[in-house]
Amino acid sequence: MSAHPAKLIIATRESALALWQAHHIQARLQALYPQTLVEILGMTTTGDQILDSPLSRIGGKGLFVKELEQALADGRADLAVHSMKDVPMHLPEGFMLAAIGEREDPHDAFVSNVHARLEDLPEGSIVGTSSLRRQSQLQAKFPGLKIESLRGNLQTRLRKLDEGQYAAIILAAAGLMRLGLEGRIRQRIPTELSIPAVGQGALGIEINAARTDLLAILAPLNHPDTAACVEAERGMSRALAGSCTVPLGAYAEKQGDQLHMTGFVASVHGREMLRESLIAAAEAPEQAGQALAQKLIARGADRILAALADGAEH
Ligand SMILES: NCc1[nH]cc(CCC(=O)O)c1CC(=O)O
Repeated sequence: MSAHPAKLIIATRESALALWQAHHIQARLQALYPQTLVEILGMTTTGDQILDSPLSRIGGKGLFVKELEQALADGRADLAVHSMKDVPMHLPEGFMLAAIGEREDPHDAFVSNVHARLEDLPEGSIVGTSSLRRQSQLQAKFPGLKIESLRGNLQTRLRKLDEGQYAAIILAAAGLMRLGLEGRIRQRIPTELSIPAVGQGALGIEINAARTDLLAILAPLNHPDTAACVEAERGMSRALAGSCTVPLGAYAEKQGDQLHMTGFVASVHGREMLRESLIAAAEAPEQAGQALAQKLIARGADRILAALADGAEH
């Protein structure tokens, strides 16, 4: 049992979802270390301020974590809580993930005030999402749907749906559940129709890599099975140089001592869609992810990624 620290400060973004996640980790730490003062430091990030351009155009996920990392670097905070989905594939030098928490619902959620299932949308329906991953998978399966951009925090996106701008929108089930909005979920979209984002549904705790004193303190928050799955998914994404500017997804589940993984890479409009699966030893998750990437590359993933880099389909 590690010594109780006198105080732990959690840096977080100030969206309702981020605050929920920070308070969740605060409560877990408080239960583990009743003598410790666990505080929240709320921060606004560049990503929160730029709400009108698709994420893929404004430089990606790093925008949501940079200010939090600054607070870790200069000692204003001890840990930062992130949705693993928003954590870049390569952390900047000097930072590390100390724990990955147990995964909640990893699925994408279909949200609509009219229709019960994605499959029920009539041709020509407008679906809101700004995720290239969601867009490419929707277009590949349902080429008659019209995809339109949808940004903002969860409440903003739901408001835009309720105002009637979209027939349906796609959100992460986990985010809705955390905010008590599970009732808005009409359908948990099966992974056959939408493979989730790498890390979707799991929380990660980032620290300053120099703070090795925190590792034992945070270790009880780590969920090894989730960590293996998320590391495998990130391994695939890294091997494909993935970021949120690339339509790709991966999902791993642990069964016994094996990982069952599925991943895809697509062109933006889903005209090309490569999907592969594998079963690999859970003790080497990063390698499992790399092996899945190799299967995709063998079928031409590199060519799709190179075309994306050229902006061929933008
Ligand atoms: N991109 C924002 C974001 N980051 C994490 C979640 C959901 C929670 C999670 O996946 O852990 C969401 C909202 C969404 O995609 O609907």
